[in-house]
Amino acid sequence: MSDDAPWHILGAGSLGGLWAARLARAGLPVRLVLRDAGRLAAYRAAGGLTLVEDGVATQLPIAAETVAEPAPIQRLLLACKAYDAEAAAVALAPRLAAGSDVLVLQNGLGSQDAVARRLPGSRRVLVSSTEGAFREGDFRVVFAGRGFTWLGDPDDPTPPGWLEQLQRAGIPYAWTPAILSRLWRKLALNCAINPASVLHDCRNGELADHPEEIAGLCVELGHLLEASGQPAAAEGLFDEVQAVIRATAGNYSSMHQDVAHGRRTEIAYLLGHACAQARRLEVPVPRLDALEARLRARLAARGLPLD
Ligand SMILES: NC(=O)C1=CN([C@@H]2O[C@H](COP(=O)(O)OP(=O)(O)OC[C@H]3O[C@@H](n4cnc5c(N)ncnc54)[C@H](OP(=O)(O)O)[C@@H]3O)[C@@H](O)[C@H]2O)C=CC1
Ligand SMILES: CC(C)(CO)C(=O)C(=O)O
Repeated sequence: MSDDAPWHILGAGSLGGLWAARLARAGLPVRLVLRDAGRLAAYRAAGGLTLVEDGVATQLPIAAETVAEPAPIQRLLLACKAYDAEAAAVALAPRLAAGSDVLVLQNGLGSQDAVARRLPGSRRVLVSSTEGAFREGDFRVVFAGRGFTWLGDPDDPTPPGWLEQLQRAGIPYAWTPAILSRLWRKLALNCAINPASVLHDCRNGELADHPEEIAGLCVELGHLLEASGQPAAAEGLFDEVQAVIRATAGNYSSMHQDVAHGRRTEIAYLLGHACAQARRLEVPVPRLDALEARLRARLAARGLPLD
């Protein structure tokens, strides 16, 4: 595949928009892939994608098309929510060229394998990011938190030639053979913090008032990570959870924000995935199971999906 191929980015939302804006700003060819003609018309009416960075808004007239466009895709960044990823892959499958690269930028685990099953002719690059962004309006993205992005391919450690384009675009990144460990570690952090923040209806910092609960979850998550062949992801988990709770004390977790705004959560790819994996491996995780049951009850009470 040519390294000069355009970046097709599905998901002109928070992270997709952040990537698109920085790549386009660096002079790289980018095409946003939108759901349908309605979304394309809305994008054109908005005059392009706006990135707000350090309080400064920049509008970028990035090219856009719909999923239904016939042109083949050589490199795709799939930047939708985990629960939308498989359907998006199915919709784009006819357009993906043999040997194309598909970067899957989803939190949690489970959606990446579902995408790979749908796109057997493409190379799947797993992405884990600690960058933060949110949508202030339609096609208007605020860069809210500097972070770092890890990329890797568990089936092939060879770094792709286009990686240096991320450097040109100012996206802090590293190519790592341990991408699965990164994804599992982040999943564990999310499992230890996010559901508890929803159930206590609190900011992350207030979880410091529940040390035994959080420590108990970390013990079970550690056992699960070890049984899953990810011992490095288990090391010092409770210490890092406490550090994240301190560092993000004033923030509401992403799951808390989703529930507060009546939005679907990624539960099935976070705590749901952890509990399902524990059942598969027959690892007892009574605290995680109880947490999942309480979280599901809370979501059901709010009329939110459980998957
Ligand atoms: N936001 C953040 O700070 C972080 C997010 N993540 C993870 O990154 C992933 C993406 O999250 P985020 O960027 O916040 O999500 P957003 O909801 O902001 O954006 C998702 C985008 O995907 C689009 N989309 C979904 N399905 C399709 C489809 N079939 N065709 C075209 N477009 C589609 C949506 O389109 P439409 O606009 O039409 O609804 C939307 O623009 C999640 O897994 C999240 O957990 C990880 C770290 C930080
Ligand atoms: C910072 C952290 C780990 C918890 O708030 C997070 O990633 C999230 O909110 O989803």
